[in-house]
Amino acid sequence: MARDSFAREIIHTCLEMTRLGLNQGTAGNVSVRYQDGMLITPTGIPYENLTESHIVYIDGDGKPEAGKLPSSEWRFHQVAYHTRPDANAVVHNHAVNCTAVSILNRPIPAIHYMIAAAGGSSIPCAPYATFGTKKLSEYVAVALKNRKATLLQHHGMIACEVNLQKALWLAHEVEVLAELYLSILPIVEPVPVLSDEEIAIVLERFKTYGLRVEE
Ligand SMILES: C[C@H](O)[C@@H](O)[C@@H](O)C(=O)COP(=O)(O)O
Ligand SMILES: [Zn+2]
Repeated sequence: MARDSFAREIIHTCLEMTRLGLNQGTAGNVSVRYQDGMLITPTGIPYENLTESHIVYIDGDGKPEAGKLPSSEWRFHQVAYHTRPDANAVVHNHAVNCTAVSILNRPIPAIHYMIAAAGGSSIPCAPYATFGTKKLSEYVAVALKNRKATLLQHHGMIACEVNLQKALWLAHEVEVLAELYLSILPIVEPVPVLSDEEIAIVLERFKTYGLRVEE
């Protein structure tokens, strides 16, 4: 796809994050894999003010194009693409329920089979490090090794997928799971969870879900 089409798609994804209630203000950022690097949102610009010319190209060595300031979180986007060759898009936000669970410093357990959408039986919580730091990106690399999404302790969440539409969908799905988890916690703890065997069955089914007529 051409750069300007990707830039438009990035801005659309940012605005959708706000519309879906996943983000507010200048929190969050979005990128797509592009050439040997990525295209990413700029730092500190409210989504409603974004234009295509704000979107920044960062090359494979982490060098942004001249005259533009990329998201302060470009390092964890870069790490996500290195860690997950299957990922072509990365979405980060401060969705309220994800962030609340991250403050508890817990993974989201297998309370619902849709947990498998993130690639396994739980969604991890990467340890806290200051935003924009190499340390934070190192924690993200570990968390995303076997998952497409992670919480960030005292911060928010990250989702990565094959394209922007799916990354946004996954981010929304994780927020719904976080909301469910928080609604159950005051009633019963530990919360009832699905077994690893049941999640393995769902993971297998997801490989073909929506691709053919089910028998
Ligand atoms: C302080 C920032 O808001 C930080 O939380 C960062 O993670 C974020 O979400 C937005 O930063 P950018 O505007 O630099 O992408
Ligand atoms: Zn953030």
